[in-house]
Amino acid sequence: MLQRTCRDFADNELVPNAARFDREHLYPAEQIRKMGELGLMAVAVKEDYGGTGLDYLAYAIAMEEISRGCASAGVIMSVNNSLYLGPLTHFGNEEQMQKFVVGYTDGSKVGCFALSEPGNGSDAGAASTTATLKGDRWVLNGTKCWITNGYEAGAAVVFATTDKSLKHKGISAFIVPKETAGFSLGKKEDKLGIRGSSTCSLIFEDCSIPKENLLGEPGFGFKIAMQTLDAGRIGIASQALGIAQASLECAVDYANKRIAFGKPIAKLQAIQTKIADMATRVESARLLTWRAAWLKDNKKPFTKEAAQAKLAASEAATYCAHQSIQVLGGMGYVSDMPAERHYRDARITEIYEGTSEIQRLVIAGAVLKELSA
Ligand SMILES: Cc1cc2nc3c(=O)[nH]c(=O)nc-3n(C[C@H](O)[C@H](O)[C@H](O)COP(=O)(O)OP(=O)(O)OC[C@H]3O[C@@H](n4cnc5c(N)ncnc54)[C@H](O)[C@@H]3O)c2cc1C
Repeated sequence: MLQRTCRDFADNELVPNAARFDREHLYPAEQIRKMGELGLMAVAVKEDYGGTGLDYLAYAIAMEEISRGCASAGVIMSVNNSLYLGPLTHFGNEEQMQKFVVGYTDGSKVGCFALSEPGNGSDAGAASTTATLKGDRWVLNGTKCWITNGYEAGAAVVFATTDKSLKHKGISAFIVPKETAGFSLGKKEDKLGIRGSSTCSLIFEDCSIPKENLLGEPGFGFKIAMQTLDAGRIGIASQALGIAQASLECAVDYANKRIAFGKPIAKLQAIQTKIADMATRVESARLLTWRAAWLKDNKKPFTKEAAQAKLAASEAATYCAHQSIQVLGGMGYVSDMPAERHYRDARITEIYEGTSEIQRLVIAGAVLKELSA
């Protein structure tokens, strides 16, 4: 039922508008609000706090359907659900929940997650943004970059080092409301894809927040970030699945209609091979993604499985988007058809929330541990 609801919403509200959001770099505010009304902006948050109270498998299914319609709406939803509400609901206290979760569940407000910096992305433990305790306030200094939802966010989960000598164990997590003095935004990035979502730097210059805005214990920041990304990768895997599925559907639809040498190109075995390979990659990545979600829902370890899901699904998305353009020929290369947008949107899924190289490091680390014991 959830899948059907999300698919109908995507077909009616996202598919007809996605090209415009992309072309005009337009944040889909109205659609995000409607997604909030459908319960999609806080899928796994308890109902007591305004969430939908479902699980991660439901989240994965919903995320795929939304991203099939518009990958920008998908990433906005993913960041709010997994990267902002995720750490708050796992590590926040009651007061923080009331202040920063309630109100961020219905699509009227979104949050963001600020880990990356100009000097360190994959090497997240090398954060150079600092937080210093002065009396009863934390004072933040530094710049975070590449922050999705940065422009629209009402609050940010920000990682900063409270003790440089402890390296990654000296990183803590903080909640910083948008209106705080000393908190400003850099320019919006002009991106290859997911152009309906904003990406920008967050700049902290003597940005002072109350002591109570520390999330979790001091020095727990790296752990919070890594646990958040484990779950986030299920969301990005699902976003990638949506893009892959949309690419496959676009290819099949065109192949049935396009006549070459007297018959639809769908009758050609060379085209059928592409369709078969695309469908197989999408379906295997979907099973990996649903397995990772199921493991999380059943409170079993899922770090390796989430990395496998994200790796497989993001590579399936770039593969399917590439093949979809090939099936469409010249029509794949122009913006009259969605194939070229899927191709541009797919690419980011191999980069954010850990590049494919980092996913392989995570997977190999786990496999070597399992099999070398
Ligand atoms: C559109 C967009 C949205 C984003 N949204 C967010 C967000 O909301 N919040 C946030 O905090 N960040 C966000 N990011 C940042 C993103 O997570 C990083 O770009 C990503 O983690 C890679 O970091 P980097 O760009 O610094 O690349 P680098 O870490 O410099 O990597 C460069 C290359 O080296 C490879 N590499 C690095 N280390 C290793 C290694 N140990 N082994 C093998 N290869 C390695 C990488 O795989 C990559 O190919 C976003 C980025 C983009 C582009």
